[in-house]
Amino acid sequence: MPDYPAHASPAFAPIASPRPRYSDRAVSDFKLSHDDDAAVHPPLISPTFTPPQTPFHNEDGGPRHDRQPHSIPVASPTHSEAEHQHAKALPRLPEVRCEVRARIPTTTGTEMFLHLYHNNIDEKEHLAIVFGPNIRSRSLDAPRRGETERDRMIRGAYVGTLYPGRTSSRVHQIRAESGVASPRPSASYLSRIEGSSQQQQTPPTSSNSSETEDPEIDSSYPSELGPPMVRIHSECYTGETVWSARCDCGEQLDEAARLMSLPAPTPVSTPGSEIGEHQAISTERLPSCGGVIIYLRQEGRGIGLKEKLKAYNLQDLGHDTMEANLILRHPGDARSYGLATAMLLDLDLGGERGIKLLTNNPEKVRAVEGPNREIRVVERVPMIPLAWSSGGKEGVMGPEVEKYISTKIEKFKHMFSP
Ligand SMILES: Nc1nc2c(ncn2[C@@H]2O[C@H](COP(=O)(O)OP(=O)(O)OP(=O)(O)O)[C@@H](O)[C@H]2O)c(=O)[nH]1
Repeated sequence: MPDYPAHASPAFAPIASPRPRYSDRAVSDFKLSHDDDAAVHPPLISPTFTPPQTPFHNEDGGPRHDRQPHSIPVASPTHSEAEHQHAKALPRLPEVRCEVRARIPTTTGTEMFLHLYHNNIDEKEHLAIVFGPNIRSRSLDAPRRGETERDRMIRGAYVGTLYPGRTSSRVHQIRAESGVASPRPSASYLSRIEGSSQQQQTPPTSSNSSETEDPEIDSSYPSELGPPMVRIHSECYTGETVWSARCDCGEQLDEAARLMSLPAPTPVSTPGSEIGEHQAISTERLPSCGGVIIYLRQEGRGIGLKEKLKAYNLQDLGHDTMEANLILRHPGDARSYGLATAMLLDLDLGGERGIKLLTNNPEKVRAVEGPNREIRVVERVPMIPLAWSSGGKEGVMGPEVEKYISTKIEKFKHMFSP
């Protein structure tokens, strides 16, 4: 698979290469104290935090781009931890509905499906970036009053692929019209459809009731792939769009997408049984492990872009990211994750099987589980900065990002160990 491009446009100088350390500039140009940078603030990402040879290196010492996620089991919370978690979590989950979904071919060759959500607690358009064919939104697939098949296709509630002239959102119906038999629906699909049809506000729009039994809408994530990978990512305009090297948000987004695009393990099928046949059909189509990035519009750890830019000025005046927020009378971290929990449930990722969460942030691990552990984080994959895993050959580098990451470790207690 080709490398993910840096979040900067290819037309720009590579952010993903060692960043110049101002060697051509006089210190006096920048600092009133005339002190040498390193003498006053030694690099904080010391070898203590930076494994000299990580599992992410090739034998020749170069970075490995085929590296697999290195996950760590997450223990179930104890009773007292769970109470603590409930105190912090929202008492009720927000209501969410996926309004539209569209296929996005990407510059790496991997396709993903962008899902846009509305909710009942803010006006923002939160997103789910879905990789692989096995994760579907229940609220998107549910029939809506008065809609036509064309309406369903326009809002993305179709199965398979769109093409000029397609008339039905269901592959099942297209097959029937062309005389090709459809596989029988799985038992799990039928039981779920029965449950969800009780919640539907409107009956199916078609007179053909077998449409709702289309087995190709079965979103069951194949059990042989293990818990699906999930990243909960907060918007960072500066790091993802305008090439900021103050943080590593852009490369974290790239890395999550890369991991979710890795080829799936060899499919296991059990031919002969009804469900086995269906599993074989699903896994044959697997282009990647898949997973979902929940992209929350919580810019600047929830304080918004305007306040984050003020915080950057405070950081240039010598404060760290937490102090800057507090000086501006914001919490160190103003985010919540109830929307992420609700979106993951809508994507059918709740329940015992759990999820594999890509994060270093202990607060995310706790909070995404929801007030009643609707979502279970059973594994955690640390997000190691590319500069560390490449031994300083790639990734975002510089004094600002070093300070940003060291503050995460020291004050926000982020866990960077693989
Ligand atoms: N207030 C503030 N926010 C920042 C600063 N730098 C980056 N951010 C925001 O921090 C957030 C980073 O979010 P994430 O990458 O999802 O999460 P995280 O808490 O770093 O945890 P990980 O899952 O381990 O990456 C984004 O909303 C950024 O806009 C800063 O200096 N001040």
